[in-house]
Amino acid sequence: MTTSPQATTRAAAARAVEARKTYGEGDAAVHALAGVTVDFPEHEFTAIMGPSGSGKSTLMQCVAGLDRLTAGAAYIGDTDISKLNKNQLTLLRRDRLGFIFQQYNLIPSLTARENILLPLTLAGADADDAWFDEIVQTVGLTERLGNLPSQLSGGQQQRVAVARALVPRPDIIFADEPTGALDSRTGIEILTFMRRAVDETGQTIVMVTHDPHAAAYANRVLFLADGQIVDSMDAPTSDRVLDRMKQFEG
Ligand SMILES: Nc1ncnc2c1ncn2[C@@H]1O[C@H](COP(=O)(O)OP(=O)(O)OP(=O)(O)O)[C@@H](O)[C@H]1O
Repeated sequence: MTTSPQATTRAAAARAVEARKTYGEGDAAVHALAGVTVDFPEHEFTAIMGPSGSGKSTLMQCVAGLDRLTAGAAYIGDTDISKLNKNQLTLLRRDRLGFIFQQYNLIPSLTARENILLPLTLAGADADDAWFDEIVQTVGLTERLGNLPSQLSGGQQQRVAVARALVPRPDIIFADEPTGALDSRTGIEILTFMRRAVDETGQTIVMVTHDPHAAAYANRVLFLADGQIVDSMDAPTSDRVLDRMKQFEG
């Protein structure tokens, strides 16, 4: 939670309650999530950090309905997604969630414009033209809308992926290492834009990252270790995050 008084009363856009995820059985069992209870407040940018193998991606995937918990519950708003069947989960992801991954996951045969509009096309929904134009302009893609992904740089492809996540105005965007494959300048542009989406349009973002500089764009950083949340930091700076991470290594 942030320390500002309004923030503490904010509803959760997503949350996990006693979330457990176990891979394998018996002696080979890996407890990727060992009882995680956490709120992701709406209109906030939350970063998830922790050592490799601490469960960051598993937590994100289970809260985003891309994977199932072994025990406990995960909610998007008031919807207990643990209780949804596969088809219902697919619809919930399509209609309410946005995703940004390290690999941009663009469709090679579609133009930038078509890729950005794909979630709406699949949902049979119309784009808000003014909103589409604003996002495309802000991420600097106006001149590139007719290009195929193969005709774009890595940074431009990630901008397409960010625009694709934002245009449908999802309840929450889940980002897994969104700047991991980008040079630092392009990464800063993408993170700045994600921050603006939170500040100016009230978007909710949850981001997994290894990078203290990326985490500093968040309102709050959660630290995972061995499948549990061991700490959180409000109003993070990259130096403070780096210091905290060093303690894991010590
Ligand atoms: N499909 C799977 N089958 C078996 N074990 C898995 C599977 N996916 C993840 N794990 C294990 O669960 C634990 C948590 O993995 P997870 O990918 O969530 O960690 P992470 O913090 O995101 O790691 P990284 O920073 O390296 O991406 C690890 O020990 C991992 O080996």
